[in-house]
Amino acid sequence: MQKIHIVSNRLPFSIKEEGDEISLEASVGGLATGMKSIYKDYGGTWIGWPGIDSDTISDAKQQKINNLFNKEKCASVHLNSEEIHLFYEGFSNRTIWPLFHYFTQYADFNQADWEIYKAVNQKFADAAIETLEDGDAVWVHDYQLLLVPDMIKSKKPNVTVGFFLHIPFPSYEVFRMLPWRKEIIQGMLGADLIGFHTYDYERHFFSCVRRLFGYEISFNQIHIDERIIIADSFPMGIDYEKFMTNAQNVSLKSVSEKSELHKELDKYFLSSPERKLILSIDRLDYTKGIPNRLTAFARFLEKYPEFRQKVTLIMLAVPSRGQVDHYQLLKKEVDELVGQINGAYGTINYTPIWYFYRSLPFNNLIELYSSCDVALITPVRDGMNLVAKEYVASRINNTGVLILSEMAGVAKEMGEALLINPVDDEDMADNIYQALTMPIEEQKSRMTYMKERIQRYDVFKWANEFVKSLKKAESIQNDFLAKRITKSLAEKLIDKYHDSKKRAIFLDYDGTLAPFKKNPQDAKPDDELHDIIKNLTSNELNTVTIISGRDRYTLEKWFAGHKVNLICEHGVWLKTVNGDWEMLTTVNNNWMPNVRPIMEHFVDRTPGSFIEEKNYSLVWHYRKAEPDQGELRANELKDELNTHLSNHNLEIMEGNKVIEVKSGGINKGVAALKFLNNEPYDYIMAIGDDWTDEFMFRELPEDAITIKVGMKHTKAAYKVESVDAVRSLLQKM
Ligand SMILES: O=P(O)(O)OC[C@H]1O[C@H](O[C@H]2O[C@H](CO)[C@@H](O)[C@H](O)[C@H]2O)[C@H](O)[C@@H](O)[C@@H]1O
Ligand SMILES: O=c1ccn([C@@H]2O[C@H](COP(=O)(O)OP(=O)(O)O)[C@@H](O)[C@H]2O)c(=O)[nH]1
Repeated sequence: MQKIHIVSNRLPFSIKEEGDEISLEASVGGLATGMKSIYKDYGGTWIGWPGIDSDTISDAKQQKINNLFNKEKCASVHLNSEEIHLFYEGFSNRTIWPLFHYFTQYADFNQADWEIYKAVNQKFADAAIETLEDGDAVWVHDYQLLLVPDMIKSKKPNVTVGFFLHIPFPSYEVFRMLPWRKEIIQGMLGADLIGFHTYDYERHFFSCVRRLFGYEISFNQIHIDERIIIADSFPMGIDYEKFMTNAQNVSLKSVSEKSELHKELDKYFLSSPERKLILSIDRLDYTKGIPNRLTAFARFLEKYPEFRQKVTLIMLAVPSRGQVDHYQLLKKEVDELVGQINGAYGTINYTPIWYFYRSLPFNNLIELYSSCDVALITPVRDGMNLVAKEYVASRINNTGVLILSEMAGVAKEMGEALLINPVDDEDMADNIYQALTMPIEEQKSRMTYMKERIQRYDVFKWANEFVKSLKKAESIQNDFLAKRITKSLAEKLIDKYHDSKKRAIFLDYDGTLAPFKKNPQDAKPDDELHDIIKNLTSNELNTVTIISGRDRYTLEKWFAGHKVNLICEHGVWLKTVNGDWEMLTTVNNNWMPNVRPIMEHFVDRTPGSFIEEKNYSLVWHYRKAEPDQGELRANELKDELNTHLSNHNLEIMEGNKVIEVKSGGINKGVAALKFLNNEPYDYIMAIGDDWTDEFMFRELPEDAITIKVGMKHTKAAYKVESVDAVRSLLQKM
C-alpha cells in the first residue's frame, strides 16, 4: 500500500472570512476533529467540501481557497447552491440522517434529491480517481458518500478502498423503507473494508446484505463473485494526549493568562463553594436529545429544590444544518424551553441554564471540560459521541461524573458512566442527583477505568487498526487471486490431464457440480451436468467419483446410467460402477434417538428449518429459515449438541446452511484414500466447496490437484469462484 487518501464530505478546515481576509479554521463535528490528528501521516490528500456555496464566490476567490487547502494537503470539491440544497441538506440530511437515526417520521424520500446525491457522489469519486494511483488506498467517510466506494472501485480496481460509517446503521426494518436501499448497499460494497463504530451497526448491515442480496457471509466476510469484503467494528477514539495535556495546562494558568470564560467560571465557584456545574455540548441536532435533557434538568430542580441556586447547566449548542426545517424547529423549541426554565427557576443572582448558541475554540472547550462537575450527554441516537470521551480525557484529577445515554455508540465502551434512557425524565433527574452527590472516591474509581480505556484506544490506535485491517483485506483478496485458476493456469491443468495415463477425479456434488436450492431435493442434475459427467466417464483413463454428504438413494437415482462411482454420506457408503453398495467403515446409529429430539426442538423454534435423516447421520437444514435467525440457532444447536453428546463418538459438521451429526471417524478424506487403495494414479483431482471437503484436500497426496469452490480459507491448492467455473473447467477435459 502506497499512500492513503481520505474522502469525506466535510474537510477538517472551514473557511473563515473577516472582511477581505480569508483563512482556515478547524471544522466542528466528530469526524473532522478526530481525523484531523492523523491524516497527514498517511502521505495522501484529504478530498472534501470546504463548506461554502461556490455560486456565491468569484473564480479568483475559489482559487485562493484551493491554494489555502492545498497547503494543508487538502483538495476541495466545490458544491453549488443546488447541490448543497439537494445533496447536503436534502438527501444526506433529510433522508439518510433521520432514517439512520431512527427518526423515520422526519425522513423525506425525494427522487430529485436522490438524483443529485448520485451526481455529487460521482463528483467526489471523480476527484478521488484523479488523485489515486494503482497500489494506493483510499478511506471514504460517512453517510454523505455511501455510493463513492463502488464508484471508485469500478474505475480503479487496483486501489484498496476502505469505508467508515460514523453514524448508526439501522436495523433492516428501518433501512428497508429507503426506496434506493439496494443501490446504497451496492455502493458501500465497493469497499474492501467497511467499518462501523459498534458491533450492533455491523450486524444490522450484514442482515441487510443477506436479506437484500442473499450474499454468502462467513464470519465477517462477504463473498461476492471474485471479491471478499470485510466488515468490522472500530469504535472511534480521540487524541487523548492532546486533551489531557491541555487540561493540565489550564490548571497551571495564572489569572492574567486565563480567558474571559475561564475567569467567569472561577467567579461562579468563588461566589459559593457549594456551587456545581453541569455541562452539555453538542451540535444543535434533534438526535442529540436536547429538549429531553432540558425537561429532565427542570424536573431535577423541581424534585430536588435544595439544589436550586447551587447548580447551573452550561449548554453549548453549536449551530448545525440551519437550512433544514427540523433543525430550525428544534432551535425554536430549545430557545423557548431555556427561556421557560430560566423564568421558572431563575432569580436575580441565579440563572439555571447558561445557553450558548455558537461554537467555541478548543481552549474554551478544555476550560469547560475541566471545570464542570458533571457532563450530561443524552442523545436519543448517536453514532459514537466524542464529546463524552473528550470530557473524560480532560479530567486530570479523575473527579467528575459522566451521565450518558445508552443510545450513543460510546455507551458500549463506558460501562462506568451513569447510563440513562434519554427519554426518561424522571430517571435522568435522579441520575443528576446521584452524580452531584457521588462520593469523590467513587467518581475517581469510575473515571479511572474509563480514562484507561480511552487512553489505550485513542484516535491513532483506531486509525491504525482500520488501516491494518485494510491491509489484511488486501492480502486476503490477493491470497484468493493467487490461488484462483486463471485462464493460463486452467490450460496448464488441462495439458497435465492430457499427458496423464490413469486419473482419479473426485467431485463433491452440492455447491460444486450443482448450485444450492432452497429445497435440497430440487438440486438434481440438469442436462449440462449430465453431459459433463458423460463426457468425463466415457474416457477410459478416468475413474470419476461423486463424493458427497447426500444419501445413497438420491445419488443412485440421479446418476443412474452413468459410469460413475458414488461415495455417499461423507464416506460411509461406496458403490463402484458395476458393483453393489458396500460400507467403507462400520458405524452404528443408536445415538439417533437422543439427537433427533434436540434437532426437533430447533425445528420448532426456527421456522423454515427441517431435519433430513440419512442412514448414519442426521442433518438440520436452515437454508429456508430467516438468515440471521438461522445462523444464531445454528450456533446454539452446535453448543447444545456439544454438551449433550460428549459421551458419544460423534462429529458435528457445519456445512453450507446445515448442521450435520454423524458417527466419528468418517470423512471424505478417509474415504477417498481407501478408494485410491494405492493404485498408481498419475493424475488425482478433487473439487469441493465446504469444509467437509477440506478432509479430502488434506488427505490426498501433495501433488493432487485440489480445488476449492468459493473464497474461504482452504487447504486446497487452487480456488474457483463458482459452480459455473467448475463446470467450464470440466468441459475442457
Ligand atoms: O458536517 P456537518 O453536517 O456539520 O456535521 C458534523 C458531523 O456530524 C456527524 O458526526 C458523526 O461522527 C462522529 C465521529 O465519528 C460521531 O461521534 C457522531 O456520533 C456522528 O454523528 C457526521 O457523521 C459527520 O459526517 C459530520 O461531519
Ligand atoms: O464549539 C465546539 C463544540 C464541539 N466541538 C467538537 O465537535 C465534536 C463533536 O463530535 P461528536 O462526536 O460529539 O458529535 P457530532 O457533532 O460529530 O455528531 C467534538 O470533537 C467537539 O470537541 C468543537 O470543535 N467546537
